[in-house]
Amino acid sequence: MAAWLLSWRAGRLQAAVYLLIMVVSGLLPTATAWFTKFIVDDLAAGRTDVVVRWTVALAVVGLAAGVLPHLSTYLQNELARRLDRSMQDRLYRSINGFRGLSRFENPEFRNDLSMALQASGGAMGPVTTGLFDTVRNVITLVSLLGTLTLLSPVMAVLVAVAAVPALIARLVLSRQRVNMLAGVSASARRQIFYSLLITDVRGAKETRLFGLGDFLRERMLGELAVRQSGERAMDRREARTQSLLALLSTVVAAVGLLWAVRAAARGSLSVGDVTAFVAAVAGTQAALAGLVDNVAFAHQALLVFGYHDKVTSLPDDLPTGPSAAGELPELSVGIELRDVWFRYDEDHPWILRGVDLTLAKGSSVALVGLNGAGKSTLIKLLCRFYDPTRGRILWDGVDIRDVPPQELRRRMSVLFQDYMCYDLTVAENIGVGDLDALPDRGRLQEAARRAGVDVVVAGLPRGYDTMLSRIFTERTEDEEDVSAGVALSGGQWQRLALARTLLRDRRDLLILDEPSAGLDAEAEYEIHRGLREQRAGRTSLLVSHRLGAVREAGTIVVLEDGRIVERGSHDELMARAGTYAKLFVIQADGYRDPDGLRDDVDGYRDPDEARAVVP
Ligand SMILES: Nc1ncnc2c1ncn2[C@@H]1O[C@H](COP(=O)(O)OP(=O)(O)OP(=O)(O)O)[C@@H](O)[C@H]1O
Repeated sequence: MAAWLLSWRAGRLQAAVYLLIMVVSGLLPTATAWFTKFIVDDLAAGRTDVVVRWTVALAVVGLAAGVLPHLSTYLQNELARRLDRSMQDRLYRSINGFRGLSRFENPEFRNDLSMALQASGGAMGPVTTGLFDTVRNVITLVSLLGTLTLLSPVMAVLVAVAAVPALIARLVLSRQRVNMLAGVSASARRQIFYSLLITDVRGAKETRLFGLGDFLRERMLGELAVRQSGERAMDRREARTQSLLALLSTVVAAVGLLWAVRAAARGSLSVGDVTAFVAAVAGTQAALAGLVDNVAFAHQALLVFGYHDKVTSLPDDLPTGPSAAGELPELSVGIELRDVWFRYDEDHPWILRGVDLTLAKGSSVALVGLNGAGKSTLIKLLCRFYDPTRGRILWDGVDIRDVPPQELRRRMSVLFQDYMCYDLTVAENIGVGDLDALPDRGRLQEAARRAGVDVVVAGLPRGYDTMLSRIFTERTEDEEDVSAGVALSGGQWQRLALARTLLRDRRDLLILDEPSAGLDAEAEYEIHRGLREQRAGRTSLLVSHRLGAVREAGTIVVLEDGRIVERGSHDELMARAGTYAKLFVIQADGYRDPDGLRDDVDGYRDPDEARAVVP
């Protein structure tokens, strides 16, 4: 019903005209059978003057039979297009409405999603316009069955009953087909994954360097084979069943023909009656077969639509508490993680184990730790992409579970370690950080300047309008000049991502996860100096493996195996000679400068001061 309502709303006029055409088309075969009978009977009786009338009528029916299918095909396609648009809109709105990340990492959900994506407007045809087809088939069927009943009630019952096994078999087959499609959807997804690795420019480097082409192609073909073997088994089963059903209807038609010929020989049927009978049996069987087809295809489409419905009606993945505040007030005291425990799944290990951390308003906190310590995870919890498994995160004392996630995120600006590189223009790459600022070139330029990427942009062929993609063409005002865009270097992309983050100024919390990992030494120094200014007076959390960059933070927190093992200022932690001091010394050794040439540069002082306190 939901599918039909959706289709009706997508194109009311088209649907009404289509329905009318179907009704008229449904009457055509019966009209043909009767007009033919009248012509034959009148001819046999020598009433040639009346024959002309029936002939004209038959010609009109023929014309309608010729034109209406084209008109109905157009309307069918138009309805499918409109429905497709509204279904895609519904599906993508729902996906955008998932506010957390865990659903996107759930393979079961991904399988459902890939099935839901198959429920397009076109695929829904059997349910929507197919329903009208069914109306036409029913009309044809009723009128033909009426004709047949007049001539032979037994035959009418026989033809109708013979359709029942066909209907049951087709319904069973359509369910099996959808189950098969759902069963192979994981393979289909993997096939797309391997195919993208081969075709996408991002995978092309390693594919070529490591000679992965054949390896990936074989894996892709392996997944294709899994999918195809499911389809093949299904096709065979359908072919077997359909052949048996065809045999059944042939037997029924042959029995009927035999009866009609014998009745005509006995004189109980006229020649015209036999013609009408043969047309009625063939027509009834065709209409019944069409009806069974329609019902089976509609059933199959409805089963697929079930996935669309399932995905679009999923409950909120991050329910907000009953005391939900509509708006989150500006941060006035601070953010507190209170005994926060977290694991990505019940059967996954604990990633955070009782973290207590306060980010006081206006403070700058740096988070350091080895790979996998849980730093990025902690950031994801602060953004409420996941809820803590145990413990609470409080924003001025309010549990962030009681705040709509979009409100919380509106109050922060975050640079992720795995930031996005969009195949969009420079302006758009920065502007997506705050869509309100997208039309404001001045704000984009200011953000670019603060991220130190303004000089790079100035050197690009079309400045802020340069397309940062080599896979899409760039269109200029004069449509003739179509050229591929520009590719940036890793560090340039990183600065652009930083500009995107800095565009969200005036936010309460600034989080930077490895903001300088891809930068050259000079850029890193400049960026950190700039960021220190940005962070001044703002609540900020900085994650970095470059310990020279975090030493200015008010508090440095060391995370190890999901626990905070040290916290304090740089000097305090160096004096403590623990994990931080050890890491600092190891790193500082790499910067060791025997000539003392860089003593004046922040963060790069001779490491001996550190070494002195580390055992
Ligand atoms: N989406 C996820 N699902 C399951 N496990 C995850 C997920 N993301 C991270 N992990 C696991 O959580 C642990 C901590 O990862 P996290 O990214 O938080 O570490 P990190 O301290 O930021 O590391 P790095 O310094 O390498 O960036 C890792 O063991 C990782 O395997």
